[in-house]
Parts: sequence; structure tokens; C-alpha cells
Amino acid sequence: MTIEIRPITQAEAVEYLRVLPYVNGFPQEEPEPAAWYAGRAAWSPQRPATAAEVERYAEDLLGEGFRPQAAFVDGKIAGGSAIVAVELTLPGGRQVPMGGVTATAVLPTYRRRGLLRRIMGAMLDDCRERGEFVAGLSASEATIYGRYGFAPATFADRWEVRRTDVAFSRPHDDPGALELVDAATASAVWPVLHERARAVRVGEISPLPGKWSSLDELPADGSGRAHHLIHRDAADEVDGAAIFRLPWSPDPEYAGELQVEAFEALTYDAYRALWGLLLDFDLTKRVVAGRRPVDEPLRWMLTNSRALKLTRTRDNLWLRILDVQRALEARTYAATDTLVLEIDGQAWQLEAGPDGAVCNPTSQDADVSLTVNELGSLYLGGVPATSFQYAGRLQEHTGGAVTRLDALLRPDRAPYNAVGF
Ligand SMILES: CC(=O)SCCNC(=O)CCNC(=O)[C@H](O)C(C)(C)COP(=O)(O)OP(=O)(O)OC[C@H]1O[C@@H](n2cnc3c(N)ncnc32)[C@H](O)[C@@H]1OP(=O)(O)O
Repeated sequence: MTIEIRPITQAEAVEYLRVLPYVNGFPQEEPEPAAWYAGRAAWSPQRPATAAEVERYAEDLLGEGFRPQAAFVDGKIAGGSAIVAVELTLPGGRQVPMGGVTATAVLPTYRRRGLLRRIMGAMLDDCRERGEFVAGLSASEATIYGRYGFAPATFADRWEVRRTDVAFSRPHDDPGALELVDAATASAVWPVLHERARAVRVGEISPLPGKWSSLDELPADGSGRAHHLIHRDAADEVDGAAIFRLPWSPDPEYAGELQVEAFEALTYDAYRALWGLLLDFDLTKRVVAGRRPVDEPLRWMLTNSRALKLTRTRDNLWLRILDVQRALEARTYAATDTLVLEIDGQAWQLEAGPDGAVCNPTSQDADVSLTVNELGSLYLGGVPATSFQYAGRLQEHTGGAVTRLDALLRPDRAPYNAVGF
């Protein structure tokens, strides 16, 4: 058996696509609105792709920024994955290139023979060669990617609220206005809003090409057509938007549900006004929102903070730090301090402050030791170092060093990515 790992050619694109899981559907996916997926799936998870769809998709597969690698076993593709070029927003606002791992699959008859390990090795080498010092992914299963150094860095909540339980604790005199718009208008609004949001949102990702180009498509899961709501400020600038669906259900339990598929607000007024309308929509009983930030302010706007019921918290973006020095120098910090961090046996002196950091290898004794996995979770401030300390995954060698590390990494808001790849 010969195994070769290499990028695919255009002529191999159809064969490559046939390996991917969505050609067969995602049997393990929970049924839920499109919002919780990391972007628009090429095909509905419930339905295998047709041969014609595979052909069509293969045509522009190798477009700019998509770098597939495949495992050829005796000349035939048995597994594949790809890197998409995206940008990640760091604390301090830098938007750095990130290798986004996606579309990973190995044919069932070739699994557990190390094909993914070899593909991943080739992809991460490729990222390093291109100067991407961080790679990211969203994981189908939490047990797969830790062994390659990835760890959860952002998280997302799904919550629901009964309309009859909603009462805002303060009235809102909106200086702006809400408007229902068509899909074409929404398609023009979303990229601009997202661009402004990601400039200041730690953990946010640049959108893949075409992300908002087909907002009028009817999803195959029966969740109904998308409704588009926007908010304009007093100067008539759009500062918020929401996409929601009103699916019909034969089951009285699920009838009257308003599903929030996407939500973006740049200002308090937009945030308050959009939720004000969505949470009090005539003829609905319940609002469900997914892929929401874990520090959702809405709860604190309601007289009954228990009305908003959390139904799921899930890891969202996983990160793999590929170059410790560059990664730690690329972000800013919430305090000024100097610490020696031992990461996978190598000690680094981190002189960090609100304007950035200098990080160099050192032979000094470490204040804290950890692995690249913990670093991936700590990097955006999504998990406190103290949690890893109590979990026995991070060792403190100097009293108080873990608390000092947390003071450096502490985020203003929980890192969050509203879009995926
Ligand atoms: C970012 C994304 O694209 S998420 C989508 C991921 N794809 C899927 O979930 C589709 C279904 N699964 C698959 O196609 C395959 O199981 C893959 C791609 C996840 C793994 O491919 P394989 O070639 O079998 O992995 P490989 O043999 O290299 O395994 C490497 C290690 O991971 C382990 N491993 C692989 N998959 C899993 C899993 N699902 N759960 C737990 N451990 C796993 C293996 O046991 C092995 O462990 P070891 O290093 O201790 O020996």
C-alpha cells in the first residue's frame, strides 16, 4: 500500500469531494436551524449531494484561498481536508491571517490508519510556510483535534425564551428605526456590518466569499423563508440587522417559534430595538437563538433574568498556535507584567502590556508551564488560566503567577465569532 499526501489538482476535484462527509449527509447533526452551522453548508445535512451538485461544486473548488490536501492510497483519494485563508481578530484589534481547517474526512474503510494525522501535518506545515502563525477549526467531535494541538478558544450559546416571559426592565426610546427589507438589501448590509463588528470583536473571523450572497434561498430543512430586519441610527446609517425564520410545525410544542438565524448590532440602540421586536413578534410563542455569545447582554435587560433559558453551550472556534513568539507578540494585554511561560518544554519570556508584547526564548526558570493546547484556549481569553490550574493541566512555579497571567489575558468581552468557515 502506497500513501501519498499532496494538494489535489482540478482534475481530482470531483474525486476529492466524494470523500467529504456532506456528500453522505451528517447523520450525527442535531436538527436545528441553519444558524448553528459554521456558515452555509454546500448541501443540506439531511440530503446527500447529487452527482450534478458535486460536479458543479468541483468547478470552482480550487478558487483563491482554498487549499485542499488529500491522502492518496494506491493512487486513489481515501481522505482529505483543506485550509481556507481567513483572518482572525486578536485582542488589540489586529486581524491576522489564520489557516482555517475545514472539510475533513477519511473514507470509513480507511479510518484509524493515520491518514488524518499525515494530512494535518502537511496542512500545518503549509500554514507555517505561508506565515500563518495560528490555525483554527470548528470540530465535529471534541475528541479528534486535541492531539494535533488544537483547543477550544471561543464558545457559543443557544438559548430560548417564551414570549409571555419577556419584559424589558427599562423602556427604550429608540432614536433610530427598524425596517423589514428584502434579501437583496440584506445581502448588501451584512458584509458592511460584519466588517465593522469584526474590527473590534476578539475571535471574529473574516467571512468566506459569497457568505451573504444567497440569503433568499429556501433551506431544505423546512424552516421557511428568511425574514430580514435592519436597524438604522438617527443619521440613517445601518447599525444592526437580524435574520429570522418562522417555520411551521405540525407539533403544537414547536408551533409559533421564531428562530433567530443571525444577529448583529453595533450599538446599544440597535441591540435593544432588534431584540425588542424579535421577542414580541405577533403570533409567536417562543424565540430560539443559537451561536450567541456566552456573555449575551440581553439577559440583563429583562426583569426576569431566568426567562432566557440556556439550552446549549458549545465550543465554537478551536485554535492551534503554530508560532508561540509571533502569536504572543501579535496581541495586546490587559495589564503590564513580565512572566516566563514554559510551553511544551521551551521557556519564553513574555514582557506584555496594553500596547503589545515582546516574547523571546529564555533559559530562565518558568513561572507557569503548559502545553500548546492550553495556550490555544488561553490565547483570546476564552478560558481562564486558573481553570486549567485547577484542572491540573497548567503548573504554577511562582506563587501568584497564574493570577498574573489571567490579569494579562483578561478579555473585555468573551471572545466570539458570529461567522465560521
Ligand atoms: C474541522 C472539520 O473538518 S470537522 C469534520 C471532521 N470529519 C468528520 O467528523 C467525518 C467523520 N470522520 C472521519 O472522516 C475520520 O474519522 C476523521 C477524519 C475524523 C479521522 O480520520 P482518520 O484517518 O481515521 O484519523 P487518524 O487515523 O489519523 O487518527 C489519528 C488519531 O485520532 C484518533 N481519532 C480519529 N478520529 C477520531 C474520533 N472521531 N474520535 C476519537 N479519536 C479519533 C485516532 O484513534 C488516532 O489516535 P492516535 O493518534 O492515538 O493513534
